[in-house]
Amino acid sequence: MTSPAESKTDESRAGESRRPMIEAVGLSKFYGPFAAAREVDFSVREGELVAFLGPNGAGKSTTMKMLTGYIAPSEGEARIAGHNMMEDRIEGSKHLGYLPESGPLYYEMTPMGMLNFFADARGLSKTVKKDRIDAVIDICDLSSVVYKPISKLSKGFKQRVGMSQALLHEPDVLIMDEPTAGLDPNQVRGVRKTMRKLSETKTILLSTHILQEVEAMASRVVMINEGRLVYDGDVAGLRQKGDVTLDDAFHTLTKGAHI
Ligand SMILES: Nc1ncnc2c1ncn2[C@@H]1O[C@H](COP(=O)(O)OP(=O)(O)OP(=O)(O)O)[C@@H](O)[C@H]1O
Repeated sequence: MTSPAESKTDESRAGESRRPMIEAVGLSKFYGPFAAAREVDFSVREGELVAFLGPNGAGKSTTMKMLTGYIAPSEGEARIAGHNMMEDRIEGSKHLGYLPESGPLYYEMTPMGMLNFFADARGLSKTVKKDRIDAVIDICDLSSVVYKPISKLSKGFKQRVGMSQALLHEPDVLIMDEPTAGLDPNQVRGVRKTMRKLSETKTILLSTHILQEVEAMASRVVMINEGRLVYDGDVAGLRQKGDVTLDDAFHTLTKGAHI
């Protein structure tokens, strides 16, 4: 594994003074004898957009579910904005917007109906609710579809509706599990545009196995393979001796797993 120290740039060293907003501290998850994640350690500092890479089945979703407090780690600790997500989940969740792999969408509702529903569930007051719904519709470019049933929307719009829901309470940390999976190139462009806008003000961990996504969006990469961390550093440092492209680097670090 390339040591994080070897791949650090001046920029990443300067970033070390910012506080960690997402922390995986020795996170493991066992299903019987099988380890879906094993002693995963990394952190994402305020303002960073970090890509979480790995082949299918590497343990990305499992790690993200532990980070968000959705499942309990077998070992280790997950912290959001300094809050332990097992002991202090409510406080941590105030800072966190989570877009799971298959977002929580209510297909018979319209985006407007769903946003109202989630705003009420979160206890937003009437005025705050209107302001926040207007804001997320704007950020996620949903104005043309707010009154259409979610079931009738394209995949790209569905994904942006999922994002809008995750942004409703104005979280400063976003964890997104493969937000562009299964989208066509135009839809990918739309979702990336939204994410770029979000990255100006938020700390983001974004899982993907699309390497162009990493080059297009991220300042740093955390990579896992078979549940273990295999790389933590900047995009340039990902390429090891002999690797010409990011595809080569991915193949080297994951030993061509699941290919
Ligand atoms: N509830 C579970 N019980 C048993 N095994 C599980 C469970 N959840 C996940 N796994 C296994 O853990 C491993 C990691 O799965 P995970 O979904 O975290 O991978 P991933 O990197 O997100 O993959 P993908 O890119 O395909 O979404 C896989 O082998 C998966 O089958």
